[in-house]
Amino acid sequence: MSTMVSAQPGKDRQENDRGSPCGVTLLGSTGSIGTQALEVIRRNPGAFRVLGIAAGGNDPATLAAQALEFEVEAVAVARGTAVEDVQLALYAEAQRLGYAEGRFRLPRLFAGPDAATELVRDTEADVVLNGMDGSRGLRPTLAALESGSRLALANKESLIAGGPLVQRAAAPGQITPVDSEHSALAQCLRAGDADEVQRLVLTASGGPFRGYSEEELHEVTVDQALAHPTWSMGTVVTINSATMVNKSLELIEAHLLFGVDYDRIDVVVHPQSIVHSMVTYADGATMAQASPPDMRLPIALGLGWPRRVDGGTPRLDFAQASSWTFEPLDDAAFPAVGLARHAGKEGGCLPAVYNAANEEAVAAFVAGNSRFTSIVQTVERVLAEADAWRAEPASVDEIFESEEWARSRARELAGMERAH
Ligand SMILES: NC(=O)C1=CN([C@@H]2O[C@H](COP(=O)(O)OP(=O)(O)OC[C@H]3O[C@@H](n4cnc5c(N)ncnc54)[C@H](OP(=O)(O)O)[C@@H]3O)[C@@H](O)[C@H]2O)C=CC1
Ligand SMILES: CC(=O)[C@@H](O)[C@H](O)COP(=O)(O)O
Ligand SMILES: [Mn+2]
Repeated sequence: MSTMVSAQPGKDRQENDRGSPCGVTLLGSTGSIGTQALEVIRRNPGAFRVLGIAAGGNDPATLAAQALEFEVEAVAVARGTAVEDVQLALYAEAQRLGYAEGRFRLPRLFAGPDAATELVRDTEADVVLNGMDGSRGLRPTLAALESGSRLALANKESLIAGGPLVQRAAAPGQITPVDSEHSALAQCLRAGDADEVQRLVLTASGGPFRGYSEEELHEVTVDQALAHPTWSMGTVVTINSATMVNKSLELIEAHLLFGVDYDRIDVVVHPQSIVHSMVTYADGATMAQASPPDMRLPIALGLGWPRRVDGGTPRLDFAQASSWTFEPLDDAAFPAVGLARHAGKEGGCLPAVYNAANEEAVAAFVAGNSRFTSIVQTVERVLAEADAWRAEPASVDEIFESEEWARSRARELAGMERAH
């Protein structure tokens, strides 16, 4: 088992044991992961220093408030048109806080589609937490690895799309998973040696449609799909949980992070989302990581790795009666995981194609242009036509080419559905 994740940090700049605060650059700071990461940092004064923050540009006021509260050195916004709004918001926030003239120093500003990548290079943080959504996180992920920062990775799509390129760029131990299942696996893997690992077991909540038949799934609405039973998250990952595409991406993520064959990674439905994943060892022992469903735990561990940091997650209360249940996944109603197992085994750009087709199909569903069941059907159809993308990608550009093909094919399929 070869792994990019290990119990000890691997590069010099990750070994911030000097008592100085750990420098953090946070991508996606206004989102679900980003705001919870800032909560964790707020809760641990003196432990972390936020050097840079990045967002898409939907919420300039929040971005500006974060910049001033954490006195960041640099801010990045993806939408170039948002940069003026961010500047205005920074001045307005400074005024609101009563900053005297001259006390307020404007952070360095980066704008445009590569702003997050430029921010990563500029800030040279000890830890880059990638909490952006979508495979647009790939270049920032690679930039973090190339600049020698430790990468706390929530943005699973960048690993899935980048596959071997991300693996090659990462030194041993340079990536710490933040996704709850993979954080759990990393914790369980501390209990034994790599050659003693028999199986990884990924838990899935089952989403809002657990127990639905294929026919029932045909009629579900966007609001129903967004009502996740156990987690409060951003739109795309929430829809992905409902289709089981999230677990599909997590299957590929687990293979890439921990180097375990697909045939030795199981998915089991666990509706309570308390056991976050498990590792079975050669002697039959299964280690599980359990805690209430609260992302602040894996985020805090991602920031502090290999040390545990109190992120404010409540403890399990064994004085209360409760039950933890496990059931098999219904592969007929939720074929996404089987498709991902196939795409992952084939490799090449197929995982990138899978993810890109899904991102487009989710956008079409959320916009009201297609049915819920069309999401995975679209992924399946695009994959079936993707023979040209089976080879190992030689460059990031090649990955983005495969994605562009998949996105445009997925959009065509959504358009055809709309026309009917
Ligand atoms: N939320 C969760 O609990 C979990 C999330 N994850 C993963 O973490 C990632 C983030 O998820 P989540 O926080 O829920 O998503 P959200 O939609 O809540 O947040 C996404 C964030 O990314 C920002 N963003 C979008 N485009 C860019 C860009 N080009 N450059 C910089 N920032 C950008 C958004 O800013 P803006 O709104 O301005 O565009 C926003 O701040 C996803 O990969 C998800 O799968 C994994 C496990 C759990
Ligand atoms: C919190 C987290 O890590 C999400 O990725 C979560 O796994 C979503 O829940 P599902 O198990 O329903 O996909
Ligand atoms: Mn997860």
